[in-house]
Amino acid sequence: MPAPPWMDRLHAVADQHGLDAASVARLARLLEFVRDDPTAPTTVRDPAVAVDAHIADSLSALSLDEVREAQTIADLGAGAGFPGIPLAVALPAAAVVLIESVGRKCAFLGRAVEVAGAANARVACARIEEWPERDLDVVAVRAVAPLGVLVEYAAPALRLGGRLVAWKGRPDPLEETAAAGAAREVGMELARAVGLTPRPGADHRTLYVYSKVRETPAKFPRRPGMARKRPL
Ligand SMILES: C[S@@+](CC[C@H](N)C(=O)[O-])C[C@H]1O[C@@H](n2cnc3c(N)ncnc32)[C@H](O)[C@@H]1O
Repeated sequence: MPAPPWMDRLHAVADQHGLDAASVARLARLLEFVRDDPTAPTTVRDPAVAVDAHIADSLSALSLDEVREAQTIADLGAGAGFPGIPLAVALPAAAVVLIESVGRKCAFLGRAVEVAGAANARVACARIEEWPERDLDVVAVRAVAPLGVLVEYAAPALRLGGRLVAWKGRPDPLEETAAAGAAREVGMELARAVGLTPRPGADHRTLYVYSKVRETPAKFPRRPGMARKRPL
């Protein structure tokens, strides 16, 4: 049977990032699994769309040195596994943890990690506010909360100099201003905002990179839910 047309696009995306044939095969299996598993927690299931919406978008962070060089990465609010699983496939030397609070999504994630052969990825079924590990190099997060909440979520889990990388759409000055205040309180600071177009004609994408510049005060993390309920 001839390869479906989306495989051509997957090869092109993989070439852009220097991924080998084995990685392409893993990402293809992941796309097929998201298409075929009725419990996949995403509305974007068609591989012809998901190859860009999920794979190219997740891998776009490979343009950042701190992501390519990270030894430890947490995907906060991993959902169906994006951006964490494609990053784990692309960066086999990095240990990737997929943090997700909803049990049925964690079950899906466990199967997706196996299907993708991502031996360097594991699932942590927990809220980020209760997750105990520290000293991560990178927290990666797409579509979870406003930037001000994300800096509060990420700061306690990062090492000094570690980075939060947040996938956002067009820059939003109000969201940025709110996040600047929150970042100060938790020891984080905006390093840069990188504008990307994952492919011609696609939605605008901004990767916000925050750096942990000071120790986070011991009162963080606050109780589960507080960051959203009473933003800093
Ligand atoms: C809209 S989905 C995005 C999923 C994925 N990152 C993506 O972009 O396709 C947000 C996910 O974050 C999870 N989530 C939200 N707040 C969380 C928290 N405090 N700790 C852990 N997971 C959380 C939700 O359960 C949900 O699966």
